Amino acid sequence: MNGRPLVSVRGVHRRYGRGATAVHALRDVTFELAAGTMTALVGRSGSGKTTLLNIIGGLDRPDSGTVVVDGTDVTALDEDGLSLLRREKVSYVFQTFGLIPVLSAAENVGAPLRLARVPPVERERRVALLLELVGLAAHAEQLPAELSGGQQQRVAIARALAASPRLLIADEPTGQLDAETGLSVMALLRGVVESEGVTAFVSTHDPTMLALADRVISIDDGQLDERSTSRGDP
Ligand SMILES: Nc1ncnc2c1ncn2[C@@H]1O[C@H](COP(=O)(O)OP(=O)(O)OP(=O)(O)O)[C@@H](O)[C@H]1O
Repeated sequence: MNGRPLVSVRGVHRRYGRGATAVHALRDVTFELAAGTMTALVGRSGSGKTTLLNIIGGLDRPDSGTVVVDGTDVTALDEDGLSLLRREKVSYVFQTFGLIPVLSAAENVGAPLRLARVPPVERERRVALLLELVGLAAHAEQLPAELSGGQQQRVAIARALAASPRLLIADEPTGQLDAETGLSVMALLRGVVESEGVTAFVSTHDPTMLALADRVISIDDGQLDERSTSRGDP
């Protein structure tokens, strides 16, 4: 792998429950993500994708192992540290978009900047740029309910990029979209990885999405699959 890894996951284990009924959602998971790349995470339902994404993004904690994101040991952070991580370094895109229904597209995109107390003029400039980037400049004033699913996901991507995160985590971002719209959303993600220099880790069920990723990691029953490959591999 070329370049410094942005994400380093070492020996991560996550168990739900105890004793005979315990589910080992992640078993000794170790890998790195190179900065500025887009990696797809594939695996059947229940294989551990969401658990892994949540642990990397600081939404959940492992039982053992470490996760370092951009030099920060996520597993050593307290709640305040995790909040700061989510505000400054890591952002999320969810399958269900997660937009605030009473806010316009522009207000949704600007929400993280408002939280970060970015002055209004600078905020408006960044929001306009991001809406342009995701092809929604003409829809800035519309509410989420007035947008198609694909457009809503584009707004969610713009919002995720607003505070210039180092890592963008997307959990099944195309899961609610038809094949064609899903592919265009994935292509957009691919584009922003390049234009914004962000690192993206994206789970998907859809094999047609994989061609857009620099690298594909498969997970099966909580373990990374031996067939994990990189575009650069022979
Ligand atoms: N809060 C929880 N309590 C108990 N078991 C859980 C919990 N969350 C997840 N699991 C179990 O952990 C395993 C991994 O779940 P996870 O949601 O990470 O899989 P996934 O690959 O994201 O699945 P999907 O593609 O269906 O979203 C599954 O067996 C699941 O049932």
